[in-house]
Amino acid sequence: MMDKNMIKNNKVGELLERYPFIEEFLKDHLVDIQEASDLTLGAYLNLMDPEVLEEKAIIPDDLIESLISYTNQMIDFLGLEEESGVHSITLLPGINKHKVGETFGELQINRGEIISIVGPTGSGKSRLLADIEWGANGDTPTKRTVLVNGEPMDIESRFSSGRKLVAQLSQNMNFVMDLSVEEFIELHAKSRLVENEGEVIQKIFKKANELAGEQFELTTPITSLSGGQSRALMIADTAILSTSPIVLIDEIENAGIDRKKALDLLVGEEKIVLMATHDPILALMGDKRIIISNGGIDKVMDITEKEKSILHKLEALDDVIQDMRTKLRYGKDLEAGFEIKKV
Ligand SMILES: Nc1ncnc2c1ncn2[C@@H]1O[C@H](COP(=O)(O)OP(=O)(O)OP(=O)(O)O)[C@@H](O)[C@H]1O
Repeated sequence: MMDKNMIKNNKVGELLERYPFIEEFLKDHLVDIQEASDLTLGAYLNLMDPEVLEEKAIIPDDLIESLISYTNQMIDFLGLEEESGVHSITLLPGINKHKVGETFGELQINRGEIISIVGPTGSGKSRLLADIEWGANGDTPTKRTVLVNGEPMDIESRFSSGRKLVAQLSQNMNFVMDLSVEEFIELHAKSRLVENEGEVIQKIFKKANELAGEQFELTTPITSLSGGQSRALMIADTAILSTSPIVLIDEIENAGIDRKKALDLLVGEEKIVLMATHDPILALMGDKRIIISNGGIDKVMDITEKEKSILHKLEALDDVIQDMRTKLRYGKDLEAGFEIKKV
């Protein structure tokens, strides 16, 4: 949301970058955007000749007030980034499948952090993601509570579909729509009312292809994308177009995409990322990991420096497997064996 501090601390150019729709408002109120762009709005209005201000009936404080109220109405109307104020989520303990209380105290996760969730099959990893998506308030089977910025999620955030706090990337990416990749991204960009639609489409398309093993075109029908390609498209789309600050990922290991680039892309956009995984490489790419057993959070572990150093070795091993996979796919034999890069 916009407020007086934001107007005081940002140049007009920066405000315009963040809220492109205020351009018309400023022009209508006789602000010369070129001239004002390197100044704060207050400074620009101060520099204006008082006679001109009077002649044009501009009262600086009133203008700033109406800009704030106009911007906030537009943010509401467009369903934009009211969640941008989310800087953390906090998990409070509940109970496991045997109704024994969890003992992790509380866990705060901040923007730009990646948390992996590990545990045996059926242990409750997806349940934890669902608790977060639902904004659990002691009312799910685990009885956990999820706080946003230290407060329980309000009813509106929990139940309104337009203002999603959480983007969910699930294992199941079956598309039923008969659209090309370009039409699909365009549809999403239109629904978010982005200004620079063409640029956004190109950016998502480019990023998705960087993540996907096999290239696809803007004209490719989304129904004929491979599992990995559709995953890559959804990740790029979520990172770039979704205003949801929290991204939940249920298993990306088998999708055949560049996992490191995918996580870098999401974290670069300052998301809170939680992912359920069985893959040690992904788990070590995070900042912390949550260990689930019998439906409860058993432990929360920091990723140690020593583990991070193992990550490089695991990546070297993974390169070998990926290379073998590519050879297999393209009908080559594997007789040459392999060498593991020294790290
Ligand atoms: N604390 C709990 N209390 C009661 N039921 C629970 C609890 N935690 C998980 N469950 C239930 O246990 C079942 C298995 O959990 P879940 O699907 O989350 O496992 P998972 O770790 O994601 O498994 P997989 O690795 O196979 O995807 C689900 O029906 C879930 O609702």
